[in-house]
Amino acid sequence: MAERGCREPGTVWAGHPLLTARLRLRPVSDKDLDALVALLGDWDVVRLTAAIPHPYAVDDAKAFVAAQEVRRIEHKGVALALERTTDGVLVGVMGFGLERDGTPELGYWIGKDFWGQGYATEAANRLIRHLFDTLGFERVWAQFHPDNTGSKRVLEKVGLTFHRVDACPMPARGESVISPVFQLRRAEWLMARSLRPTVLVVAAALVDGDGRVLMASRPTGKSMEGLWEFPGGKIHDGETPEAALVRELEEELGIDVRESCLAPVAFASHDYDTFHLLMPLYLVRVWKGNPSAREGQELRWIRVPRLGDLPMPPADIPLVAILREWV
Ligand SMILES: Nc1nc2c([nH]c(=O)n2[C@@H]2O[C@H](COP(=O)(O)OP(=O)(O)OP(=O)(O)O)[C@@H](O)[C@H]2O)c(=O)[nH]1
Repeated sequence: MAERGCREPGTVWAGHPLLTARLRLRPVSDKDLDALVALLGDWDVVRLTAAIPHPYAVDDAKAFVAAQEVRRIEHKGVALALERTTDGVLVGVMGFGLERDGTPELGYWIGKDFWGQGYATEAANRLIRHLFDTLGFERVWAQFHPDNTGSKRVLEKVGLTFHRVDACPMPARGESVISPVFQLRRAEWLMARSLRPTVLVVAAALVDGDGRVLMASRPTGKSMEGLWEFPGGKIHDGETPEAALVRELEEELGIDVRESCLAPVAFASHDYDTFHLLMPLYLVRVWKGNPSAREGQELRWIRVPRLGDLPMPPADIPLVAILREWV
């Protein structure tokens, strides 16, 4: 493996969950047993997979979780639960293994109730970034059953392209199938990423006299709906961040804030799949008017120690620890 990335060569997991707009990716564990049995009991989910038995019993789930722990410790691969941030529900599993040729082979399945909602693409984008950026691999690849058009579409969406066909062992189905192999090289991935824009957004932590912070839920129909964020929005061309925040707070909450009352306290710099977010966060303790939801959002005043209980966009999570120091 190349000695790039910020992990020791040879490791397969950085030890902390990977976050996407809607998902937390973390190693599967015993707390997933019931959900694994429920989701993998469905023949439609497993019929085109290589190693998942059918029918699927709790002992199969236990053996799977135990085996994944060993693989992770031995640096052979990792299987990650795709856990929905808003409610902790397991939507599927995605991972990679080095067993077949020493480079990461992706594998995944999604529970049937969650098909068609973009979860696999969202998780694969994040895992691929982990593999290239953090672990320093030069190539990722995947092989899928020729009938698995859903899987093919996901791989294409995250940038993998046809490489060759090869025999694919499918031990749980008792056969080996000649199947397409798709791959993505790090240089191609970097090239595609360099075309994404950096989006400038500005946000406010409004703090009231009781030390509570105002959070707003993202409305239905928007990206990351239901997650709680700091009020604010995109900086328009020609605007300073401070002027943009004064404008946004008036538009979204109907409050009047003076630029001199904005204290820069932190910033978020976060890679979303389609853009890079750069977002200064200002502390605001003085304003005129009562904040009211003008754009269909729900508002909540939250004490800083409880902020971490709210599901938030992944960019915001590091900001919570910083606010604890300041509020
Ligand atoms: N205002 C605000 N935006 C945030 C926060 N965290 C975070 O990732 N963002 C992202 O920054 C962008 C904010 O821009 P916006 O507020 O003008 O845009 P929007 O809600 O119409 O979202 P959209 O353009 O994705 O539909 C969104 O993509 C949003 O997901 C946050 O704490 N506050």
